[in-house]
Amino acid sequence: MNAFLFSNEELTMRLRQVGELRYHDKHPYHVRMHEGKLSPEQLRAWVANRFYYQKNIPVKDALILSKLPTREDRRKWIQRIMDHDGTTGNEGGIEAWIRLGEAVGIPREEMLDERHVLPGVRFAVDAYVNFCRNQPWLVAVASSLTEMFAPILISHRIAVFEQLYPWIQPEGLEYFQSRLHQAPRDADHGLELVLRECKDRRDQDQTIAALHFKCDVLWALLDTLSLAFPNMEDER
Ligand SMILES: O=C(O)c1cc(C(=O)O)c2c(n1)C(=O)C(=O)c1cc(C(=O)O)[nH]c1-2
Repeated sequence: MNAFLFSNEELTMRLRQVGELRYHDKHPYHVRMHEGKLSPEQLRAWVANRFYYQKNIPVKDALILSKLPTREDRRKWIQRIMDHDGTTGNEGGIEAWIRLGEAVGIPREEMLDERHVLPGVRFAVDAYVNFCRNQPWLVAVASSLTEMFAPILISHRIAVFEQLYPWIQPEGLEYFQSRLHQAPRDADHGLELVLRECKDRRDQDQTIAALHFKCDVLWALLDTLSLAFPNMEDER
C-alpha cells in the first residue's frame, strides 16, 4: 500500500489543489464583496453570520486539543484558543469580530444574541464542530488547513474594505490585521502535524477529503447568505 504513498511535496500540492478549486474566495458572494458590489445589508449579513463561525472556532480547537497526543503539540495548538477567546491584556479575535460588527453598524447585543444567524449557517458551522468532535485528530487538523489559503484572501479583503466600502469604520479591520500573522503560523503547524502523522495512503486520502469537507462548510455558509440576501439584479 505504501508504494502509493504520496511524498510530502505531493501531498502538500494535492491539499493546495483542493483550495485552488473549492476555497470560498471563488464563491459569487465573495467575488461580489471583492468587487465592491455588496450592499450594506449584504455586508452586515455576512459579518453577523460569520460571527457564528468565529465563536465556534475555539470550541472546535478545544475538541482537537483534547485529542492531540503530546504536550508539545498541545502547547502549540492552545495558542489558537487564546487568539480567539483572548487573554489578560488581549481581548482576542471574538471581541475583535464584535467590533467589526459595530464598525459595520451591527449593535453588540445583536451579534451576541445571534438573531441574524441563518439556519443554514448554523447547520454548516455545527457540522464543522461535530466533524472535529467525531473524527480522529489527524483528520480534524487537516480540516483546519483552509488556513493555508486564508492570508491572501484576508489581505485582499483589508484593501477592498478600505477602498470600496469607505463607510466601514477602519477600527473594525483589526481582526483581519491580526489574522495576517496568526493564520500562516497556524497553517504551518497544521501542515506539519498532517505530514508527520500520515502513515499510509488511506491517511493521506482522508486528509484531502477533510479539507474538501471544510471547503464545503465555508461554501455552504455563503450559499445560505446568497439565498437570504439575493442581488437586486437577480430579483428582476
Ligand atoms: O476570513 C476568512 O476568509 C477566514 C477563513 C478561514 C478558513 O479558511 O477557514 C478562517 C478564518 N477566516 C479565520 O479568521 C479563522 O480564525 C480561522 C480558523 C480556522 C480553522 O478552521 O481553524 N479557519 C479560519
